[in-house]
Amino acid sequence: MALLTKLIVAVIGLLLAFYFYSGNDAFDPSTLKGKKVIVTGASSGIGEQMAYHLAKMGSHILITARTEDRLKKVVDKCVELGAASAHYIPGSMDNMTFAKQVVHEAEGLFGGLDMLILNHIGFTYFNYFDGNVDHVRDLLEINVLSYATMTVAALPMLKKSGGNVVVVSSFVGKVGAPFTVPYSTTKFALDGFFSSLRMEFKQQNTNVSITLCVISYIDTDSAVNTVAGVIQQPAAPKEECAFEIIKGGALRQREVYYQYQATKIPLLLRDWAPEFLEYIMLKNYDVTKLKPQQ
Ligand SMILES: NC(=O)C1=CN([C@@H]2O[C@H](COP(=O)(O)OP(=O)(O)OC[C@H]3O[C@@H](n4cnc5c(N)ncnc54)[C@H](OP(=O)(O)O)[C@@H]3O)[C@@H](O)[C@H]2O)C=CC1
Ligand SMILES: CC(C)CCC[C@@H](C)[C@H]1CC[C@H]2[C@@H]3C(=O)C=C4C[C@@H](O)CC[C@]4(C)[C@H]3CC[C@]12C
Repeated sequence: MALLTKLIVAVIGLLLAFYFYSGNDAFDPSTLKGKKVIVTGASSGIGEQMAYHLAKMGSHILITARTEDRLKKVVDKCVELGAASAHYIPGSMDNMTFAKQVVHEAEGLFGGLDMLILNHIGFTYFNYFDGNVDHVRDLLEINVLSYATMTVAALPMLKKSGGNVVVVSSFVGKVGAPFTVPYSTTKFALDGFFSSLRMEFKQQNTNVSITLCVISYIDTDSAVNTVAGVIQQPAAPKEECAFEIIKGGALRQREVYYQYQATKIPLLLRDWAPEFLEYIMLKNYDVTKLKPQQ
């Protein structure tokens, strides 16, 4: 009996070790050398940091966002850092014609595509839901439909290269949270679209990986300015976050959790102790610090 207990403990230990550590150290950044990559929302924040990492790894990069002068600065820095080539195309992702155009631009510039990193988000407020459903619809266009549009347009190239789609989502794309009603709606929608598509790819032996990134609070200017004071949890570094997203995509992981302890661990409670998770999350909010809606 004692032997059986020891055996069970050993097997559980091995399973846990495999679960937590498998694939973690297998990432070789040089595998990104010469790869053709699109990064959306790369004029600032996590997207900008992803462009710099890819540049250091020697990739061909096409970045996009609305603000041309910022994109130009990011491209210049990418060239300095060692990108195989770096280009930008300015435009807004509320326009699906533009979303397709970005993919066609990559085809023209690179003659193919290895990785599509979908990262941009439209502006939203951080406050009680104001009842404006039109804003939810507009945000769905930018945060979800443009992602779907770009994926569909890029699929022929990604099938050829056996490439990766990387979707930047959020902790609030897995669990609801106060002051994020329109935003959280769009991130949940990404999970439905891309997790279903991933399974269809498996059924059809389509060699394109889909990585959904579940991200906690990150120290980008826009996030810190928006939630400063209200969220008690410290913000994690955008540079490391950007690296972990690229790594997860390159390793063809189904999901990336960053920071692990602020996403995967609380998510263990989601289905089994949802009220306890809500209690922990609400404790993390200081509503007295809420800024008036902009
Ligand atoms: N920061 C955080 O705490 C967290 C962030 N995330 C996710 O990480 C990703 C990046 O976030 P973060 O770096 O903080 O965001 P930023 O606000 O720093 O960057 C957003 C990017 O999207 C671009 N953008 C905004 N509106 C549009 C538009 N209409 N069309 C095209 N591009 C647009 C912006 O450039 P421009 O204005 O020039 O168009 C910018 O390049 C997002 O998907 C976000 O949901 C997830 C969890 C937490
Ligand atoms: C276990 C819990 C304590 C975790 C709670 C974490 C919550 C509060 C964290 C996790 C993800 C975070 C949001 C996010 O994903 C992206 C954005 C967009 C940005 O432009 C403005 C800020 C915003 C809304 C973040 C706000 C704070 C959120 C909800």
